[in-house]
Amino acid sequence: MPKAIEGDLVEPTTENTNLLHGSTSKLDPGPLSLLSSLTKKDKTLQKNTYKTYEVFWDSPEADSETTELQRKQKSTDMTNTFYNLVTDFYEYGWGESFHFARRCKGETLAQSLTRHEEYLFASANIKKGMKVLDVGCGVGGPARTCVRFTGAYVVGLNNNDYQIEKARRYAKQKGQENYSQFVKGDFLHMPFEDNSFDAVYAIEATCHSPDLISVYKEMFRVLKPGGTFAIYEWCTTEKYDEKNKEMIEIIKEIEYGNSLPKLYPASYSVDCVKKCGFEIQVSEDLAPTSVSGDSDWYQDLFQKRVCFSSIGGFVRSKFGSSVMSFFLKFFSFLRLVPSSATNVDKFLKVGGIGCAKGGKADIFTPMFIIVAKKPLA
Ligand SMILES: CC(C)=CCC[C@@H](C)[C@H]1CC[C@H]2C3=C(CC[C@]12C)[C@@]1(C)CC[C@H](O)C[C@@H]1CC3
Repeated sequence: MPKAIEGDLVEPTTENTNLLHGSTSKLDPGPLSLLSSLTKKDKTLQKNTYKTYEVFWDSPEADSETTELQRKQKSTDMTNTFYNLVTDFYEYGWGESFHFARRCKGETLAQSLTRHEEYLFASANIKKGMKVLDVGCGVGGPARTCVRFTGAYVVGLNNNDYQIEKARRYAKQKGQENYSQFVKGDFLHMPFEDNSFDAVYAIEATCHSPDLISVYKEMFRVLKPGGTFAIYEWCTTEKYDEKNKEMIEIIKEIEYGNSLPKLYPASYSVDCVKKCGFEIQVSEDLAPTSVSGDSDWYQDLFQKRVCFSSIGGFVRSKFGSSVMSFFLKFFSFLRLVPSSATNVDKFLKVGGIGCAKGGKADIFTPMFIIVAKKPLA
């Protein structure tokens, strides 16, 4: 294999992904995990992968409609490239479950994420002995909760080799190899037979699809008649005004920092589920359903107060995040980590701040729940 040349765009193939990450899919917890993992990446491939992601967002010759079209046409590669860049950051700053949750008083972030997952599994009536599909399973955090909470057998589908490898390692570490399986594949062309799952769920993953119908249709196809579909969707709310410049800017930040070809309104998402043939049972935005004392789902992003009681609390505070940015710059100056790591940190923050701004303005939700049934006939 010839060595990567600086400046080349990188196709996120299995071969390139393995070369980029080397041995870093080994689980490496702890406060220095991010820096230690970044020092072991192929630096040229990391730089080129970052450049490849940016091309989707600021091609100088293209107007915004052309780049949006490009993002939709190449959404699979764009999102695969994105997760090659951000997975280590996510694990370091958030844990094993890549999604949001409202935080009840006294809960840790990890506890709130687990509760949010369990709510979806209970709403979908997932039970022991069922065969369940997790679409866009990340490194498998929710799938492991599903196994623990319901006793079901979970198949995780993901198009990113690095995340799949990590999901398998976590499953082994937690003694779940016989209760789950992680399959590499595209959610627009799932490598499964028709009518093969009792339930299909997706947690904040189908928003990476270029259009919602294509992914919901695949979920419908692989689900058994009478089976349940359950998702948490990222959507704009009724308050979003597509002519308001400030609001448009916030939504663009969310799309750019989270690899979304396009965010759609919640009502459109419900329509698409119906169009695919499902019968809707639940459709509701869970963001405002707060019991007194709960924190909003975006409160964990860049807390002003530094919390020293846990590493995660420190890492996610504004101060902790600035400390990490400083170290990334310093290590990249010493050429110990790829210089593009500081750029990844920057675009992630744009996306994170965009999410928090969108949540505060109530124009965006990452937790629009839809539960639906595939009819028996
Ligand atoms: C991309 C999709 C569809 C879902 C992921 C949702 C969240 C898990 C991420 C959205 C913004 C992310 C940020 C971080 C962790 C994961 C998210 C909350 C960081 C806190 C990771 C550490 C970095 O230094 C800052 C990041 C800000 C954004």
